[in-house]
Amino acid sequence: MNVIAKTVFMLKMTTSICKMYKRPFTVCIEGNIGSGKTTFLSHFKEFNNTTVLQEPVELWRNVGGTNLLELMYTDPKRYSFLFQSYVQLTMLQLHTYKSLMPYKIMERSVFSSRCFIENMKRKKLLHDVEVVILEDWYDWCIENADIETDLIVYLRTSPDVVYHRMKTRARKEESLVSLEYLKQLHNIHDEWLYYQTLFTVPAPVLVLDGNKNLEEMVKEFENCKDQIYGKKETEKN
Ligand SMILES: Nc1ncnc2c1ncn2[C@@H]1O[C@H](COP(=O)(O)OP(=O)(O)O)[C@@H](O)[C@H]1O
Ligand SMILES: Nc1nc2c(ncn2[C@H]2C[C@H](O)[C@@H](COP(=O)(O)O)O2)c(=O)[nH]1
Repeated sequence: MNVIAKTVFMLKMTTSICKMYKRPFTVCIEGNIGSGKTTFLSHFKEFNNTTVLQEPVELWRNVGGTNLLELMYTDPKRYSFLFQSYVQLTMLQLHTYKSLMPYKIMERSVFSSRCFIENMKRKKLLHDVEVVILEDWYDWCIENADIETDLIVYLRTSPDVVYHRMKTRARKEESLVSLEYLKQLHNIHDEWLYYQTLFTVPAPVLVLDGNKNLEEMVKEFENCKDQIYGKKETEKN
């Protein structure tokens, strides 16, 4: 078989494989810092038909040896744009991760990084041109990238509760994070997902009370699980 024939054959094979690939039912777990997303996400790991993609915080803490998360918090005016650019890339990589599982659960999304951009705008941490670039990136992703989402689970947790949890977790980079900052992020998440008055809401939103204790959140997960999987699909590892 000559080169051209081989190429045509390979293209046909690739096309038919792509046609067979059915995008997983995709869920994004959203909420403020410390709202309980990672903890909630961990419940999904027991299912062998689900890809669970945690927020790539460790990537942000080590970008070729640089802790970009720490730089962003210590000098937000200088590093917010740089950090946000990398967040956008790493979240896009998770959205476009090709999983053959029927379900994909993501922690946060390209959509929620827009909440942080909004806060940076309001706090004047970005030059006008930086806002244009970040919003152009966001708009391009919405229009062109394969980031379809089928459900958003919003862990709606009070600022004072997330502040206490964040302090208890004691991530070193977050030692400078104030209650005021968390209140600002809470309000923007509410505008986006609760009141839906801010920007694109890409899927139906399931609002859960993230203030509940760990035991009560297990019950919340059980209810949420049945809405995502239906009763039959919850095979455990
Ligand atoms: N429902 C809850 N009740 C009490 N503590 C919680 C609850 N959910 C999470 N935590 C704790 O709060 C901290 C932040 O939780 P985490 O799941 O990491 O939140 P996020 O991923 O939204 O930042 C962790 O120390 C975690 O153990
Ligand atoms: N400036 C931004 N910070 C972000 C963004 N996404 C996450 N983060 C920060 C918030 C936390 O300090 C840490 C991890 O988030 P958790 O909610 O899991 O604690 O990363 C963003 O888009 N911009």
